[in-house]
Amino acid sequence: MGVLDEIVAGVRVDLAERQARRSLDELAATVAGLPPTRDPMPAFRAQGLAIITEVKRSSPSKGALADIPDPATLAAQYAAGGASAISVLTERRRFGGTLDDLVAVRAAVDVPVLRKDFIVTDYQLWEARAAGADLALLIVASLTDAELAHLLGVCRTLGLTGLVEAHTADEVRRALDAGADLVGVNNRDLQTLEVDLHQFERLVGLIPSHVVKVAESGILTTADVAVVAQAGADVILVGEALVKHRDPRQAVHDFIAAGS
Ligand SMILES: O=P(O)(O)OC[C@@H](O)[C@@H](O)c1c[nH]c2ccccc12
Repeated sequence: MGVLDEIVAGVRVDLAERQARRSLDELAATVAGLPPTRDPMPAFRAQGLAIITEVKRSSPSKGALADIPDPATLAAQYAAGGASAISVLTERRRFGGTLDDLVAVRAAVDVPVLRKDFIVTDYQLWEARAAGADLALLIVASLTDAELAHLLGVCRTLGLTGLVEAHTADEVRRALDAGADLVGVNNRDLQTLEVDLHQFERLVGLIPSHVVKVAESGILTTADVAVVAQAGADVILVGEALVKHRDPRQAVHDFIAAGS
């Protein structure tokens, strides 16, 4: 069993507990009272490099990354630096996140917010929407073709933008076949946790021009930003480098400048 399978197994246990406490009907009632979601696609498609900045406390590869007592404050700094969207890790066991972090971030910023988790059921998408998410991550490696197509459909119904994540050529093909119009190439292999910044470059040519391309993971410096931007990234997704930076607002600003 690879790391991804282990994480998903833990996610399913936590999910069953939450489902026992709160029914899908209750979530649906909450969702029915919400304003529409924020659409990230215009900013992603605009001229210049866009950045999704991540609130990430720890990771399976590196352990604790940063003490983030107040995710809302960090998110406000990201937004002030020019982030087009903010990703919030909501997985508890390996990443130290919760849906409460997402609620706090959503209230603190005007930009769209991504639920970054290991989504394998409809319930998690309803939960994401109820907590205020505007986007949801779908990881191709943890889903069958039928599940991926189904969950993308649920995203559309809920007004969520699906970010469909691939790491191999076959996964990119599967993302496109499912109808994704926002595709992320994760430079990190979630089964081994190995990072290769050049994975984005290798796969980006498989993605047609009308699809928005996101380069994810392992982007640590402005030189790294330039590498993926020159390879054709419309958007970059950055966590570690920003949560560890002493001035996240400035770091976001510098990353955008390096890619434009
Ligand atoms: O911290 P980094 O290397 O900048 O990576 C951010 C983001 O890409 C990474 O957290 C990520 C990408 N895809 C994921 C799927 C699940 C959990 C985490 C991720």
